[in-house]
Amino acid sequence: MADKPTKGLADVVAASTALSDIDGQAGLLFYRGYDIHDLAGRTTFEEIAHLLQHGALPTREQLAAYGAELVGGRKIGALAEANIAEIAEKQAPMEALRTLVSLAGGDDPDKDSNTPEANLRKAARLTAQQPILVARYHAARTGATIPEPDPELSVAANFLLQITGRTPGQHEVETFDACLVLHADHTMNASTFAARVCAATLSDMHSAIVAAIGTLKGPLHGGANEQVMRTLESLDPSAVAQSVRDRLAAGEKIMGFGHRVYKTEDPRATHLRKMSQELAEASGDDTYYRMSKEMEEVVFETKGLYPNVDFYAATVYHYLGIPTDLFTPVFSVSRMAGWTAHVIEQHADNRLIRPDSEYIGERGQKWKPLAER
Ligand SMILES: CC(=O)SCCNC(=O)CCNC(=O)[C@H](O)C(C)(C)COP(=O)(O)OP(=O)(O)OC[C@H]1O[C@@H](n2cnc3c(N)ncnc32)[C@H](O)[C@@H]1OP(=O)(O)O
Ligand SMILES: O=C([O-])CC(=O)C(=O)O
Repeated sequence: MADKPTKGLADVVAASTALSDIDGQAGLLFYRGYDIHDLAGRTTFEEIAHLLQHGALPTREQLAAYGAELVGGRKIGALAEANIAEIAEKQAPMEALRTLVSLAGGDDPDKDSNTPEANLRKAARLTAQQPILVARYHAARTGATIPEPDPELSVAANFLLQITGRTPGQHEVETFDACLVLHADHTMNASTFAARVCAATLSDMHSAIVAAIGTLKGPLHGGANEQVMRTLESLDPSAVAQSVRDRLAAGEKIMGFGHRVYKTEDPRATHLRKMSQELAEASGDDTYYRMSKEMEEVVFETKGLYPNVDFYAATVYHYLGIPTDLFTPVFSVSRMAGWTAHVIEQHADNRLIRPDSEYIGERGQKWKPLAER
């Protein structure tokens, strides 16, 4: 008979990875051995995607080559192109992204190959295409004409330009780039696990990424950043503390708080809080930042819970002019770097992921013909 399952697989080690590491007690996060505090604000998203997918921070030459590969990979394939307008009409952003990435798989020249070389090329194309797909989806649903991707611009700058329709300031680009760096990988989170389970059947990278996007969408995972903003919008700024206390007393979860692994402050939240404060002050209206601080105090005082990555990311994206329902797609734009690297890692040393289950149903049932049931 099987052992009792650990609910939610808490503390179960499900894979070996050289990509990222967390110290949940100390509140530390490392990408391939580099402390996130050393990377955030100092390295670009492109450098981090290279670090995760290729195994090392790039040299100047490697970065130029990888950057050119990303720019070349931005072109949307015919299948996605032909369907984007109808998808934008009928599907919410994360559903649309799931569908569009699936269609991009059909367009990918390496779709029938899982070799390490093909996987690296697909990883770069997925990393390059996803932000364009989000921007094109947003343009299609709003009827806006968006600027063509600018080959001179980074992933962060080009995304802000295409989403907001205006040239972003230097500080905005640096802030958003740091957000992408902070979200790029996070050990065996639910969406990465989903990607690895799929990849471990020797399925292809696009299929694994579609599984990951569907998993990131849920409000207990990446979908929480959108819900944080919805909560802020629903609160009376003069009654934040009482409303949060009431919600907690009623047994509600406050989105953006708590974490399976961190038992102290999520190191990413430390950076995002500061970014939120800076952008709030620059915007001339810091209401949502002040409300967030008040929520943070009340949730800690009442439940002892810390904000996770999604909490201050919400106001950062808001102040950057990103529509609320695109917050989770933005998470996906960044996490693509990690997911693709995990698929590469899984394929490099693969074994089918197939855990056991504990049977809790009936036994000894006697079959009866339909007429007698
Ligand atoms: C990128 C990311 O995915 S970060 C996480 C994003 N998700 C959220 O912000 C959603 C809100 N948070 C949560 O639901 C949880 O904290 C999770 C999903 C992140 C972690 O879940 P778990 O490790 O399974 O913890 P679990 O949900 O069992 O919570 C443990 C206890 O803390 C409480 N708790 C946890 N998070 C919260 C919260 N945000 N608000 C209120 N109470 C909470 C639970 O109700 C539970 O209380 P109980 O023991 O009295 O029943
Ligand atoms: O690790 C987790 O469970 C969730 C998380 O913070 C992430 O995916 O960034």
